[in-house]
Amino acid sequence: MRVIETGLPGAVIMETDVFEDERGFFTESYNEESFAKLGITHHFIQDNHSYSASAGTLRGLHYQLQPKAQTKLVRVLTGAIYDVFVDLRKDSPTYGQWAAVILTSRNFRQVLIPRGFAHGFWTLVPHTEVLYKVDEVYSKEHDRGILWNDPALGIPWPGTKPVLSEKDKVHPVLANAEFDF
Ligand SMILES: Cc1cn([C@H]2C[C@H](O)[C@@H](COP(=O)(O)OP(=O)(O)O[C@H]3O[C@H](C)C(=O)[C@H](O)[C@H]3O)O2)c(=O)[nH]c1=O
Repeated sequence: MRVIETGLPGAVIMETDVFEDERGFFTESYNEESFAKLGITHHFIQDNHSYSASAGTLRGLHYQLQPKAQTKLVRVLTGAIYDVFVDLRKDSPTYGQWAAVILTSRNFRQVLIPRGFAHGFWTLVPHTEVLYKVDEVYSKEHDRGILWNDPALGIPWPGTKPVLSEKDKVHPVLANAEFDF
């Protein structure tokens, strides 16, 4: 298993070992002990699974306020995503910076996104399913977002007209967002 730094402290890309044979493949997508050896010792308490029918669906950029902030361990079961995470931690040397990684069902990459980050993704193919672990439960009251195409972030999304939820059309830009990390 390999860990790849993203340049944003605490956010890392994991590549798990894959065993292929004539039937297909096997990989341990999560192993508490081997992940802990790489510093991932979070106590994940919830699995999230989303399906997006269309390519060009954008979910994000979301986060939960304290004390319901979540660490996320994100992977793709089917399809492919352009995954983006933004550092909202005021005392971080990379505050306001973002990083992106392409996760697919066949590159066996996952991304660990610490508490204090906004997260979102753009689906690159139809029928994309994303599965991610979180270490804090969902709380509608603490759910917040920043605008996906905030000019101050300048995220080079794969397109300009995504499929969006009504909620994701009206988030504030980073400069006007509420967060407490
Ligand atoms: C996140 C979540 C949502 N819900 C309910 C709330 C809504 O009735 C429905 C859809 O929620 P939402 O539109 O917020 O789903 P996404 O747009 O995929 O949100 C996710 O998008 C980005 C990629 C994230 O990183 C977050 O985990 C999450 O905010 O599921 C739950 O019941 N539990 C949950 O944990």
